[in-house]
Amino acid sequence: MVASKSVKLNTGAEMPTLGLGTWKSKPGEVEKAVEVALKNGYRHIDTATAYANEKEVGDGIKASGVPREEIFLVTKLNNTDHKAPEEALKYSLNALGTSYLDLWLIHWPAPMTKSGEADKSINWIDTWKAFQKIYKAHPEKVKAIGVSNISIDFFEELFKDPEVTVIPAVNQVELHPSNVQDELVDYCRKKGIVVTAYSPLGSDKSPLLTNKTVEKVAKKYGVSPANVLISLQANRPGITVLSKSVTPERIIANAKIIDLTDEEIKELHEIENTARFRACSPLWTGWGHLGFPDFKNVALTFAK
Ligand SMILES: NC(=O)C1=CN([C@@H]2O[C@H](COP(=O)(O)OP(=O)(O)OC[C@H]3O[C@@H](n4cnc5c(N)ncnc54)[C@H](OP(=O)(O)O)[C@@H]3O)[C@@H](O)[C@H]2O)C=CC1
Repeated sequence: MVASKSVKLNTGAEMPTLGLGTWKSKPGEVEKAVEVALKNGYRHIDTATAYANEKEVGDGIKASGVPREEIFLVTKLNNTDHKAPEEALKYSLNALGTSYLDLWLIHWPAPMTKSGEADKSINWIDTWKAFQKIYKAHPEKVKAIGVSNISIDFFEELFKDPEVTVIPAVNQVELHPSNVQDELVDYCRKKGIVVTAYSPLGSDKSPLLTNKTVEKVAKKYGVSPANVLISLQANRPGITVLSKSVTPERIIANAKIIDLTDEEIKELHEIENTARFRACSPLWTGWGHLGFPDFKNVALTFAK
């Protein structure tokens, strides 16, 4: 059963530590995944308009019979919706079949045109200001607002703006042994921003699942490598973690969080970089092919 742990947001709300991720969970499979998760103790579900499954996530929530108010529901603004966040919110609420979100995130600080090119006519910081406005005007629709894929440089830009009055409740970023990001995690902690770890297993076909160190720790506790990798994030103070699966047995098994020793955490964090792209880390080269010449400095590039 899922550890009943939670983390307090800067809004005062409690965010359950473990959430079910739904990226690449397709309509036709995601309904069951959400239903199984909720029936087996998960109380935190993560989706995004970009995942094209908000309606089916909503169907899974209904099928579970778990009351809406017991669930922490997160969705994200699509890159192509930076100029029209109000309409995007309306779309997400309608698709999910809910009157409110527990957390609404800016998915990437990367506004795009409908044809998928970088949209240099808008800065994501303006989008954040629009988020603040909606949040203040409609607390009954949006309980908390946050960001995703935001590096320290980007936060520094954000906080320089005198019109920024709401500190993001959450920063959802990629965290796993090949992308530890201690500096970013410490920065967020100091600012009172909860970090949510995405891709804790290293995402699809991850070499981390067959890594010798991970397997050794899994054997010691009699759990799977996935349990070790999810627990690694859940063991970091103040962090929440999303793990994705559409396989019922994995969804249930992944919820077992184990307590790792400091030594094991250190050893797991020293695994060499084998996993995928490491978004938002210094190694991330960005979406240059889409017209973001230097993703790390995109906020500066877009400044008027
Ligand atoms: N804000 C952002 O930009 C991003 C957010 N996210 C969020 O974070 C969530 C988690 O990240 P994600 O990238 O999906 O990757 P994960 O690290 O959660 O890995 C998911 C993959 O691992 C497989 N898997 C799950 N459990 C096990 C297990 N016990 N043993 C072996 N394989 C397993 C899944 O397969 P199967 O489903 O077939 O069981 C799937 O292929 C996303 O779903 C999404 O909600 C992710 C990326 C970017």
